[in-house]
Amino acid sequence: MRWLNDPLLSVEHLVMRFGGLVAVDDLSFNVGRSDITAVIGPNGAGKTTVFNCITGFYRPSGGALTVRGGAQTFALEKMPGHAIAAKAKVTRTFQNIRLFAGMTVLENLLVAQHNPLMRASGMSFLGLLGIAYPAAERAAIDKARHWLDKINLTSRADVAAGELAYGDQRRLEIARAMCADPILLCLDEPAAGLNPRESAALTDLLLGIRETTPTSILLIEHDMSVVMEISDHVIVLDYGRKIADGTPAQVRRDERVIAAYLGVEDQELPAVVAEVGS
Ligand SMILES: Nc1ncnc2c1ncn2[C@@H]1O[C@H](COP(=O)(O)OP(=O)(O)OP(=O)(O)O)[C@@H](O)[C@H]1O
Repeated sequence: MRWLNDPLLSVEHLVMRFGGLVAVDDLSFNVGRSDITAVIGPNGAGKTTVFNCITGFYRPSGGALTVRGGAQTFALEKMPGHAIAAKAKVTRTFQNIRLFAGMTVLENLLVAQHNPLMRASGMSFLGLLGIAYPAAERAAIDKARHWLDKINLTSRADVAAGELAYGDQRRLEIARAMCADPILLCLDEPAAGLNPRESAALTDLLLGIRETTPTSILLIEHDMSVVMEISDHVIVLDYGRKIADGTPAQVRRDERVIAAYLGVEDQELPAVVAEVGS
């Protein structure tokens, strides 16, 4: 269990308050290096708020968020969002698609590599002489083509991103995030709105990222078939608190999880658990 033996991210006693509302309440969990970790829970459980704290969109009211990169450790709760992406290498996608709809598919993947290109062009001596830039540009195009191939969109490289089918746009967003070489990729409901064929393409892509790259994946997902198929580790939230944490098989059998999802009263639980387990 890598989340215990080799944690990439440790969330410790995270609290997020909005006025009098406690959206995340003393939450602790680990994300294992190279794992696919899912955060699940009923509507309003606090999943997106946790993501917003990890990726710097919210400053937590309390607690610690520690990422252990190679030789470096980052305290995300103290870092601005842009540094979390650029320095700690934690990137994300959103519930609603945020591609540059008017740019081509390829351009969307090149913009994601803006930082290395900028460094190579204006911010170094070789770049000023025009020596480093072409090499950096070639490397950026190679990387974009690599991810285009992974998402089966090579033939659509020059099409405007907004013209792609919904499922293709979802996978392009993930490819764009991967072009920044994240150590942790946070995906907010990547399977939402996908048909079964698109959903299968998504799970292939995510399993491929786990197998062929060092990137760990943390996802929020309502589609339980996707969660159970691809996750190494599942964390279940309800009312801002963790109610279960384990392998998919462990959480599937957990009485508190069943109760939270079905909205069952305590006294009805044994009967429901017997029914679900049968
Ligand atoms: N910016 C905000 N200001 C005030 N309350 C908020 C804010 N963001 C979230 N909340 C509240 O915090 C709680 C948790 O919301 P959150 O969106 O994190 O849940 P969720 O588990 O992601 O839900 P869903 O599955 O519906 O997306 C909810 O009660 C929500 O209304």
